[in-house]
Amino acid sequence: MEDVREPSASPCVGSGNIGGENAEGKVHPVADGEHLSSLSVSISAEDSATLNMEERKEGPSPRGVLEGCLRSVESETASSKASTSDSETPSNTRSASNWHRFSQLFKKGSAMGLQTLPSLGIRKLSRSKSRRARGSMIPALYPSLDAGLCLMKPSWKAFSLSELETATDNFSHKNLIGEGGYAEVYKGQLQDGQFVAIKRIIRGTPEEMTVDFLSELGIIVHIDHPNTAKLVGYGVEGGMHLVLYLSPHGSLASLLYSPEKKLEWEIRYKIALGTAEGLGYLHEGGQRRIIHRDIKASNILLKEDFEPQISDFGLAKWLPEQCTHHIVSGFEGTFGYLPPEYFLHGIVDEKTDVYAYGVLLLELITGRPALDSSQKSLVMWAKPLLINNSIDELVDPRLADAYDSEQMNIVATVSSLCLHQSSVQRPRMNQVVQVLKGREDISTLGKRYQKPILQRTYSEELLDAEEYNSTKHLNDLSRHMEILLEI
Ligand SMILES: Nc1ncnc2c1ncn2[C@@H]1O[C@H](COP(=O)(O)OP(=O)(O)OP(=O)(O)O)[C@@H](O)[C@H]1O
Repeated sequence: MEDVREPSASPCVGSGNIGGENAEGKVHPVADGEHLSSLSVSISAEDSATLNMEERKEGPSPRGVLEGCLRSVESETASSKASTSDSETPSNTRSASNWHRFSQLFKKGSAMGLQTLPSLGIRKLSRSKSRRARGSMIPALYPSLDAGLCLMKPSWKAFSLSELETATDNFSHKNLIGEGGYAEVYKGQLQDGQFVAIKRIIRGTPEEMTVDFLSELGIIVHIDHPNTAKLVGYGVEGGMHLVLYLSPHGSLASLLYSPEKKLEWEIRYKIALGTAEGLGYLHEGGQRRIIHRDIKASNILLKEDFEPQISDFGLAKWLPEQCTHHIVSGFEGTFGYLPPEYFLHGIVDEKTDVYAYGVLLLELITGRPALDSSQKSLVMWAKPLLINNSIDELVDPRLADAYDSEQMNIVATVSSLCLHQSSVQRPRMNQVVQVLKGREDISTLGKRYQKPILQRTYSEELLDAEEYNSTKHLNDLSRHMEILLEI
């Protein structure tokens, strides 16, 4: 089986995250040890020892993208000096050396500027708690961070606070177009007339905000695909801001769940395909395997022509080639989109995104959210209908008969495969792309994934060892939700 990775390859073990949960049903850890240590915060000897220990066992941590990136770029830069490989483009080399210089500046800057941050005890606060302190903890940013950031990608513009205020009419409420767990997003117009979305990170402790901001930049600087969000620039005066190209239709969630709007089937299909292409690129298209870890309708933005763009890389993770998967010990991500191996063992790999994509397809088919207002899971409701092939009962009533039934069957079958309880029996995103483009038959893909699996993943072994079945998975899903949402 081509998608199965060697079970003997080692997992990358994550640090113990202490999760919190916010109003959107999203659970996040606080900043992890690796990052805190990398920021040279003034800490006790005991804390420092703990952090060093975590740093040693940690692969690229959920919040450690930046440092991981810096380390890798440093080593890539070193190896590129020794090699004359054709694959190293001049721009890659430039970007690598910029990262190196940025790393030096950032380390210097962080050592100077973050001395005043609260002690490590604060990392035990959940995001939901720190959220109550919104607005009160915007850190004073150190000038060298700004100097370092402009080295990351010279085409990114550094915006002053007054430029951002002018663009958004002083962050006027009328320009507020989105709100997430960490940030408010404002529509803005730059001096040259260009419309942008300005994401202002406002929630969390100073460390969390810095880590969110740098994590997202650390991923965005390395990706370039028509189906991933693009950055115009950033601003670090008076808070942390990402300046993104504006997606005029907002997010898929804002369109799909609006009672006034009806999203045509052709557009839904286009969104399904584009999102699959974007994910296929993240998983297999670049130098590194990138796991997004927070695929959901509100993180799929829609361009003028409804081409989808995967956004919000705050939780994204790089997975080294030699690791089968990564293990985290706290919950991160969004309820309604998390696969069973994640609930049980904290296992993160490409199939984490594949499962979330399966949920997204269900949302496109049904027009229902992953979790409804009473926290009922869409997967729990839809799985029996998928198993019985009762597609008519699944389809969004707003579509009536206005859809291509062959496409609908394909999307329903792909969703079913992606939602397989066993991660190894979920397809790879690039295989999904082939099916949605009509280049591979859905029945061939279905058969391939229903064959007995000879090579098994670590998560498969664990799930089987516990005789984990789909009923138990569904029970676990509701149990976890009940506990964490305190129902
Ligand atoms: N480039 C953009 N164009 C238009 N709207 C956007 C853009 N970026 C973000 N938004 C809107 O703002 C919302 C919140 O953005 P985003 O998901 O990046 O914030 P967040 O705080 O990281 O959220 P999360 O809780 O998912 O982590 C999105 O769902 C979307 O509606």
